[in-house]
Order: sequence, then C-alpha cells, then structure tokens
Amino acid sequence: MLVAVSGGSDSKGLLLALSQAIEASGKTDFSLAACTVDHALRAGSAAEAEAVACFCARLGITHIVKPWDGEKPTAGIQAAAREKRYQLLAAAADELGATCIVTGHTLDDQRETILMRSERGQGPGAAGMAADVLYDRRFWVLRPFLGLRRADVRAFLAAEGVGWFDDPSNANMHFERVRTRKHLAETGAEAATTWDAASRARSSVKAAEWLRLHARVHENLVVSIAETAVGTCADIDCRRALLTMAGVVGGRTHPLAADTAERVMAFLERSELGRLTAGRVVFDRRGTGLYLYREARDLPFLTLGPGEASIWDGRFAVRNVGNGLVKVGVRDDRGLQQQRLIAAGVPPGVARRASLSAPHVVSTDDNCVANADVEPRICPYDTFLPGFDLIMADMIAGLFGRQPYVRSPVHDLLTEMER
Ligand SMILES: Nc1ncnc2c1ncn2[C@@H]1O[C@H](COP(=O)(O)OP(=O)(O)OP(=O)(O)O)[C@@H](O)[C@H]1O
Repeated sequence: MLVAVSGGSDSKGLLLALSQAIEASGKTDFSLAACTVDHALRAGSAAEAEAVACFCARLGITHIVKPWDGEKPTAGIQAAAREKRYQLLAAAADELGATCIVTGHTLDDQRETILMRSERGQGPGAAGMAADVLYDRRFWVLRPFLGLRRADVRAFLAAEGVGWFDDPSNANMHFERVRTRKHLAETGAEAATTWDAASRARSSVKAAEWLRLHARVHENLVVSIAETAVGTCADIDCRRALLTMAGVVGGRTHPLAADTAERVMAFLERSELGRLTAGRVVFDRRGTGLYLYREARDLPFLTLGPGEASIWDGRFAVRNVGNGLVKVGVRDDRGLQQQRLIAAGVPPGVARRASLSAPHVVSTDDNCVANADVEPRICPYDTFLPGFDLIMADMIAGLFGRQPYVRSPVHDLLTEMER
C-alpha cells in the first residue's frame, strides 16, 4: 500500500495507524511505502517533505518525494495541484510496485465536500466522497479514515508524541474549502450529514439495470434509449443513468449543471419530437426513441508522433502505432460512418448528424499509412471512478465494448453496499 503523506495530521496519523495495525496483526502479506508530493508552491515545502522522510525512516518505511517540476498555472492552482498530485502518486505506486494508494481523508473533509457540492446546486445530500476511488483505470485509492473525525486522529498522534504540519493554505479564506470549513465549525450545518454511500451504490445498481434494458450504443457515437423507457427518465436513478450517458457522449468529466439538467428533463417530459442541445450533446427525440450524440461543433484537431498517445475530444483515447505522424480530426463528408450507423438501425437523420462528430485519423505523410488505436473513453469515470458507481460504470463500459474496470484489491462493492 502506498500511503500518500502530506505531513499534515490526517495522513501522518494514517501512516502510523496502518504501520501499527500491520505489526499487531503479524501478517506478512501487507507492506507499506509512502510518498510525499512536493508541489513547490511555497517556501519550505521541500523541508516539510524531508521531515516526512525522517518520520518514515524512524518507522522503517520506504519513502519517496515526488516534486512538481515545471510551469504552474496562475488560475485554478488547487485543481491543477490535485491533478498533478494524483499523477505523481500513481507514478510512485508504479515505481514501488504498490497495489493501491491510501489517503488520509477524514469525516471533516467529507462534510466539507458534501456542503460545497450542495451549495453548487447539486441539491441536499449531494454526493460525498467514496471510501474507494479508481484512479486512471489503474489504481484504487482507498480512504480508510473517511468515517473518523480529525480531532480523534490528532488525539491519537498527540498520545503517540508525534507532531504534524499545519498547511498555511488551510487558513487562506480565498479557497472555497477553507471558507466551508470555517462555516461548518461555526454552525455545525446539518446538510452535510445526509450523505449515505450505500444508498448511492444501490441507486447506481438500478441505473445500471435501466441502461442494460433500454440503452444501446451504436458505433461508439450514438446512444439510443427505447421510446418506452424515455417516460421513466424522471425517476432519480434513471435520470442519473441518462445524464451519465450524456457525459460520456459529450466527453465531459463533470455532470451537467443543475439548471441545464432541469432543462433536459423538462424537454423530455414534454414528449414532443425535436432536438435540444446541452453539455455538447444533442438530445434528439424521434418516434422510435431518444438519441444522444455529440454536437458537431468545436471539435478538436490532434497531431501525434509515432508511439504518442492522447485524448481526442474527451471521447476517444488515440495511440499512434504507426511510424509516421497522424492527425485526428473530423471529415466533411459523412461517408462510410453514416452508412454504418444506418446499418446499425439508427434513423438516417440521426446518422447524418452524428457521423459529423466521428474521429477521423489520417496520416500527414504521403509515404506512411495512418495507423492508430482508437478506444472509446468513459469520460465521467476514466480518471476518477467512485466505488459506489462501479456497477453502473461497468455497464456503460460494456455497452461501449470495453472490459470491466479493475477490481479493488481490498473489498468490492458489496461490502460498500452492506455498510
Ligand atoms: N502533498 C501531498 N503529498 C502526498 N499526499 C498528499 C499531499 N496532499 C494531500 N495528500 C493526501 O491527500 C489527502 C487529502 O488531502 P487534502 O484534503 O489536502 O486534499 P484534497 O485536495 O482536499 O483532496 P482530494 O485529493 O480528494 O482532492 C491527505 O490526507 C493525503 O493522504
């Protein structure tokens, strides 16, 4: 297990607790390593990482520091730091041969997350963090302290005579999380306790079943929902299934904003034939059902050298497996793709529009044959997949012709649902 240790109380407490638990169990099939990401965003961060290294050395645990080198963005620094942190933690897990990554998130972090999400319009009881999250389709990130209060972790460390750093950015009221923490401390706001991972997991199971019965994917470009099922979309679980599918079709990581989602649902409730565009996705209501496809606007171009891989439009992972440059874009004539969609049973009007957003790979070198692997992405889940959505994510992956996601090495969804 690779423990992500920032030097703060939560992750130091986690490392110490895990080390003591493994020792007490006498088991030899668990071992620990630790990693500190040095974001190099303020003076002293390297010294803090060094202090974590000393702490780990005292415990006899291998520790590495991963620095964030290079240019830092001026806006959205917290989100960029988070993205980089997980990339570096996964690189460390690869290097050290870890099977999973463990972080020190606590119940206090959970309550802040829930409050922030509900204030962003995701409604009361909006999703909290999962106790296990699959990162980049490769590493499960486990959060064993998610049910514990920070004060208890600190009491444990104090009893063990271990100190910790207080990150000065935790006092910076410029950050939403810091303002939320202060608000919770002052008011003890109750909205933050209505989250329940087990009911979310059950909802995802129902959503998966609805997709299994009613959704089909054509050429990885068009999702169709049977006409008989469109009327059930207002149900909370079916709505989640539909909007997640829209995220896949639109190549979007984040769910639709609450007001946009309401606009989509109102359109479906009217039961009128026609089209509505939201979140880069066309919702095309026909007599035979509802069809979802990417709107043919703002589609990117990508150039890849031999051996290079990248993501095109959030929807496809492309790897150049040839020996020349390849360019990925769209073509003006609809040609073959439109024919394939029609052959798959998609109405010609839908096939015509949807084929305009299909990826088209060409070689930029006349002497080379364009040779690229193109795999559909499940954008809402391919970077972070919360454990409680695993069954729905597997269903969607299957509909797009992909293998199921890898299983957690510690426990599976059933355990999550039984909590
Ligand atoms: N610099 C770091 N190096 C290693 N691990 C870190 C670092 N910063 C945070 N972590 C890990 O992430 C956990 C949560 O930290 P923190 O609350 O600061 O992150 P967050 O950004 O709120 O969470 P998330 O990672 O979900 O976005 C820590 O307990 C620790 O395990």
